[in-house]
Amino acid sequence: MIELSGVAKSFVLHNQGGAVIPVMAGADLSVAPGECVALTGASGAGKSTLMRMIYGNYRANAGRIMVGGTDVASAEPREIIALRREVLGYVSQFLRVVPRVPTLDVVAEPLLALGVAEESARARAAELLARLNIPERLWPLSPTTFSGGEQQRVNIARGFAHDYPALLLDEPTASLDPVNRAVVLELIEAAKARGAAIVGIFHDAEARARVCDREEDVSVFTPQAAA
Ligand SMILES: Nc1ncnc2c1ncn2[C@@H]1O[C@H](COP(=O)(O)OP(=O)(O)OP(=O)(O)O)[C@@H](O)[C@H]1O
Repeated sequence: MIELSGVAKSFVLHNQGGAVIPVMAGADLSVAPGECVALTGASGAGKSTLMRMIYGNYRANAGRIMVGGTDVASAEPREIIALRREVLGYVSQFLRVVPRVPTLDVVAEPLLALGVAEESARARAAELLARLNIPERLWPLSPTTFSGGEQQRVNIARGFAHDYPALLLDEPTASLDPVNRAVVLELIEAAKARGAAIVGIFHDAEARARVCDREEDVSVFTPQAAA
């Protein structure tokens, strides 16, 4: 479902004399439906960079990044937008939303974008918010003023609203209490059981061991290691 081959990335620092920072070379990764792979490696090894390349936020300098039938490395922006709507979900660490949009709508929005009827989209959003213990009195409010943990749970509810065939998870349990952490682990397990291919960064070693089938150490893809 997610297949990377020969992926390379360098950053060019235009505001610092055009310095070139090679971060990754020859990165290969294969994630099958129903599989969860954890990206590991020391801080700065390139875990986030690899996730952002899979999502199409950073453009790879070389290689192929196949997600479903789309090569993200060479896709047009409109193809990436369609891929993100239908195939590839992303739970980032921080919630970024348009101010003043109620929480319920923030969570229902990915389903509405797919043409799901408003009533069922809102029902699914309500189910996820309840499961993630966001009090119902908060649902009509914008999540911009919510606590860090509340915002993360809204973000997770939004990321799991649609049954994406592929999912990227950036520290999904980072600022959660044990009860909500357990809910998130169950959501991940359910996504795997329905066949989602998942790539994640989990600093929570216990969570990683529970939901991930294997680990991929991205340090082996540093340009020095690949040379
Ligand atoms: N936008 C950017 N511009 C320039 N350099 C960048 C950019 N993003 C990442 N880098 C560099 O790429 C390298 C890898 O960073 P990345 O954030 O992917 O590491 P990481 O493994 O996710 O680290 P951490 O565990 O600390 O989050 C770092 O040296 C970083 O400075």
